[in-house]
Formats: sequence, C-alpha cells, structure tokens
Amino acid sequence: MRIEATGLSCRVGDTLLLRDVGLAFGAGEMVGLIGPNGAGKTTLLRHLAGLAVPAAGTVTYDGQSLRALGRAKLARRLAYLAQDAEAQWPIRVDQLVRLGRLPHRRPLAGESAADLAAVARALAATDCERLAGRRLDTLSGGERMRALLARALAVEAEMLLADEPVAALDPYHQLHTMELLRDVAARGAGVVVVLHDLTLAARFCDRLVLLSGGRVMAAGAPRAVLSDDNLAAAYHIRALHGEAEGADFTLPWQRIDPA
Ligand SMILES: Nc1ncnc2c1ncn2[C@@H]1O[C@H](COP(=O)(O)OP(=O)(O)OP(=O)(O)O)[C@@H](O)[C@H]1O
Repeated sequence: MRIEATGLSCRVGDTLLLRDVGLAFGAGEMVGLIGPNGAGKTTLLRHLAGLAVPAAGTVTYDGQSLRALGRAKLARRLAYLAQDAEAQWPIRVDQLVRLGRLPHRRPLAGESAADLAAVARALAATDCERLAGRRLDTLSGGERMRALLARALAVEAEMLLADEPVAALDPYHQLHTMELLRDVAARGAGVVVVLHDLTLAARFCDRLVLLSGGRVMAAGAPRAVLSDDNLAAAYHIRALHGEAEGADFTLPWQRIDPA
C-alpha cells in the first residue's frame, strides 16, 4: 500500500504542529521518522494512521481517502503501534495479541486457523512466547513494548506504523526489533518507524525523514539526511560518522550550544 500525505497541516489553537507536509511511503521499504522532541513525529504518524483529522491537506491510501476506503478495510491493511499505548488493563499477553486479528474476523465468528497461526508467528517473532500467559500490567516496560509490537504484527498488515518501538528495549531486543521490522519490509509491507536512536536509524532504514518544528527538514538516504548541517540545525548536536562491516554508522557525540 502506498500512503501519500499532501499539504498536510495540523493545528491546535494557534499552534501549527504540522506545516505543509508532503511525503509518500510505499510497499517494501522501511522509512525512519526522526526529529527532536516535539517535532511532530507522533502527530504525523497519527494522521497517516487516519486517527487525526488534518487542518489542511490530505492523506490517501493507494489514492483513496479514508472515507472512500472505510475504517474497517484500513484496519486490515494498516497496523499502528502507539508510543504510549495504554497498558494498565489486566489482559493476558496472548489475548492482547489476538486482538490484532479482530479486523480480519467477521462479527461473532471464532478465530480461524489462520488467525491462530498469525498470533503464534507474532509471539515468536517478538520473543514473547514465554510471556504469553502473563498479564500485560505485570510486564516490564520493554516486555510490554514487545507484547504491543506483537499485537501490531499479528495484523499482518500491508503497512506498519510504529512509534518508538525500541525506546524501552535493551540492546539485544533493539537490534532484534530492527531486524524484525526489516523482515516485515523484506516480505513486501511498508514500515514507517519513529526513532530517536540515530545509530539504529542510519543502519537499518532505507530512507529517513527528518522533522523539525512540524516541517520536513530533510528526506532521503540516511547518509544525506544525517549530514552535519542537518544534525546541527535540528538537534544541536555533532555526530561521528563511520563505516563498519560495509555499513554506515552515525554516533551522536557532542551537544552544540544553541546560542
Ligand atoms: N493537543 C495538543 N495541544 C497542544 N499541543 C500539542 C497537542 N498535541 C501535541 N502537541 C504539541 O505538538 C508538538 C508535537 O508533538 P508530537 O507528539 O507529535 O512530537 P514528537 O515529535 O512525537 O515528540 P517526542 O519525540 O517527544 O515524542 C509538541 O510540542 C506537543 O507538545
């Protein structure tokens, strides 16, 4: 599925949270959405997921508006992992992940073998099998994030929008999750992932979009987007750049005094 945002603006009161954003996200690619705190990443992702109504501009899904496509169809085709997903319910992890199959089920119909297989795949892929019988509100922050990612993966959607899925994870599970998202893209789905870790963004994403102050400051190949000028302007930092094992890496190194 191709998601296209055109002239997208979002306003709260007098404040513009997104300003004239034009972007497209396609099948089979993994795009990292980066930018400093408050840049508008979550706001943009929510608009792409059809969860917010823009003040101006449009979001289309293979050329169709949400109204034309319908929420039920979008729920089968697009999975969204929220940044601060509510996790206080006393729901078991396996039950949570099974909720990911709801968009595929007919009203009152039971789970099919395909639903159960998708749930098993999502639990295994996120290293959550041993957590399946645990209650969500008893998990650690990182375990909870993996369980919520499993729910999103269980949708087996054409497009996955994930808001900071690695922020709470230990290094092993950060790498594991990034590899997992790459696998999702390799199997033909589109992935848009919000990241603060520029090292992971540079290494794993096909493309990066750098937001700052609600605008797209840069978009394209990671190396070009993570230029010294862009990092200084958007984050007020200097980074070290290098190459290891045939891949580029970027390591945030020093603050630059904004004055
Ligand atoms: N309902 C609202 N009322 C006022 N301001 C809002 C509202 N929702 C979001 N904002 C502001 O809009 C800006 C963008 O928020 P958003 O959550 O999209 O940023 P972000 O790039 O995802 O940030 P972070 O990296 O901190 O998660 C922030 O300054 C936030 O305070």
